[in-house]
Amino acid sequence: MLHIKSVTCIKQERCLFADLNFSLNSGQIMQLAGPNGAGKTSLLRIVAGFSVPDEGAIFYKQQAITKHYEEYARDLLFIGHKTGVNAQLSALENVRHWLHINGYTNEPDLYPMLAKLGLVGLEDVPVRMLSAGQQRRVALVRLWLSDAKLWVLDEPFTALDKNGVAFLQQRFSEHLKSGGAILLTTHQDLTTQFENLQTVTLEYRY
Ligand SMILES: Nc1ncnc2c1ncn2[C@@H]1O[C@H](COP(=O)(O)OP(=O)(O)OP(=O)(O)O)[C@@H](O)[C@H]1O
Repeated sequence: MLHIKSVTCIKQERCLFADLNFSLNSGQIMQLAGPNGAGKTSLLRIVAGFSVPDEGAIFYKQQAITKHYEEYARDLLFIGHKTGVNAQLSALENVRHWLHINGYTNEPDLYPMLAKLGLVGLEDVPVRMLSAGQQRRVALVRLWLSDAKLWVLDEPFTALDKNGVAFLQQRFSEHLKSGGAILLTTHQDLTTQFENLQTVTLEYRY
């Protein structure tokens, strides 16, 4: 599904990683590990096509993502370290906006969905008035709405409580079972035993 081929990234004259190669197939989850500053977010941004590697390329379904980016973007769901949630809008407004800009015309029943994520009674409150974990939950609603095959997630567990972490990993399992793939960074170990878990560790390079 996804191939990272000979990818090199240099930031502020420091080579974060060089000639990196790995693949991610349907049904697989890959955890990017490594210390602060090793280059995990930089790699995720390259994989998502938001920045260009100094060398090498990303291939999706055997094609360079730069050549077929629109097609790739339809299959990709990226949730960054910064959640991409508009703090002035409510959870409901955020979700509706996201559905709209992604071309989803049928709006599912959003109240039960937000309830599943522990946001009962908070649907109409501006997100800035929610706790950090609740704000993260609003960002993660996209994982229940999107039909993207490839999820690229930067620290998705940040600020979540234990139940939130378990619930999210349950969603990961469903996604993998339905043929999706996940590339994520996390500083904490996954608590669910995923059959198809791989790890790539980036060392801090000086
Ligand atoms: N836009 C940028 N311009 C210049 N340097 C950057 C930029 N973004 C990141 N860097 C540098 O690249 C290095 C790697 O950063 P990156 O965010 O990829 O690390 P990380 O492994 O995700 O770290 P963390 O675990 O702290 O999130 C850092 O030294 C950082 O200063």
